[in-house]
Amino acid sequence: MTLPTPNLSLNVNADEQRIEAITPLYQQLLVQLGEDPQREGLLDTPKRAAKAMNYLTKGYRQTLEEVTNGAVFSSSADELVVVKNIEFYSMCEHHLLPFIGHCHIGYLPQGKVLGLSKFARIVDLFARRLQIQEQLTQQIAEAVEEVTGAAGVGVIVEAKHMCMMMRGVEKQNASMRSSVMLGQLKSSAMTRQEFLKLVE
Ligand SMILES: Nc1nc2c(ncn2[C@@H]2O[C@H](COP(=O)(O)OP(=O)(O)OP(=O)(O)O)[C@@H](O)[C@H]2O)c(=O)[nH]1
Ligand SMILES: [Zn+2]
Repeated sequence: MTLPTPNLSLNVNADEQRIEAITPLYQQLLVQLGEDPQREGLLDTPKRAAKAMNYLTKGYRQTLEEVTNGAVFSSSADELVVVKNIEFYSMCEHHLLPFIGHCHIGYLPQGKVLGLSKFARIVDLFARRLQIQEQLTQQIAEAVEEVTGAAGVGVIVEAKHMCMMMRGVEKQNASMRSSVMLGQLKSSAMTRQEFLKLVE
C-alpha cells in the first residue's frame, strides 16, 4: 500500500516558491544598505535570510487542528492545570525584530485535557508570526479555550523586545508582561490568585 503524501509535497513546494520569491527582495535590501551582494560572504545570504524568515513565520501556514493533532483526552480532572515557562521566539510586527520570552498557561478542565506538548505547539503556532505581545497572549488563550472547552483559561506572557533594546530607547532591562484571563479565571478572583501563585 502506498502512503498518501500529497499535502506534504504541496507544502514543500509552497515553501520553496515563497523562499524563491523572497530571495531577490533580500538581495535588493543588501544593495540598498550599500553592500555588495556578490561578495563571497554574502553570496548565499539572500536565500538563507529568505529561508530563515519563512521559518520564523511558519505559524501562518499551520492550523490549530494540525498542531494539536487530536490529542485531547477525556478526564475527570477539574482542578487548575498549569504549564509554566514555555519559551518562545516571535517577531514584532512594527520593526520585524525578535521579541523573546516565556509563557505560562493555566486552565480549568471540564471533561477534557490536552496533551502536554500541545500547549507549547499552540504557543509556537502564534509566536511564529508577525505579532504584538498583547495579541499573541490573546490568541494563545482563545486557542486553549477552543481546543479544551475549559471552564477557564489564563495566559501570562513575559518578553523582551529587541526593538526596544537594540534600537529606539535602547533599554536593556525592561520587559513586558501581558495577561489574558477567560471564563472562571476572569470571574473568580480566588482561581486567578491560585493561578498567579502557581506561576510565580
Ligand atoms: N504594545 C506593544 N507595543 C509594541 C510591541 N512591540 C513593539 N511595540 C511598540 O510599538 C511602538 C511603535 O511606535 P512608533 O512610534 O510608531 O515607532 P518607532 O518610532 O520605531 O518607536 P520607538 O521604538 O519609540 O523608536 C513602539 O513604542 C514599540 O516599543 C508589542 O508587542 N506591544
Ligand atoms: Zn518592535
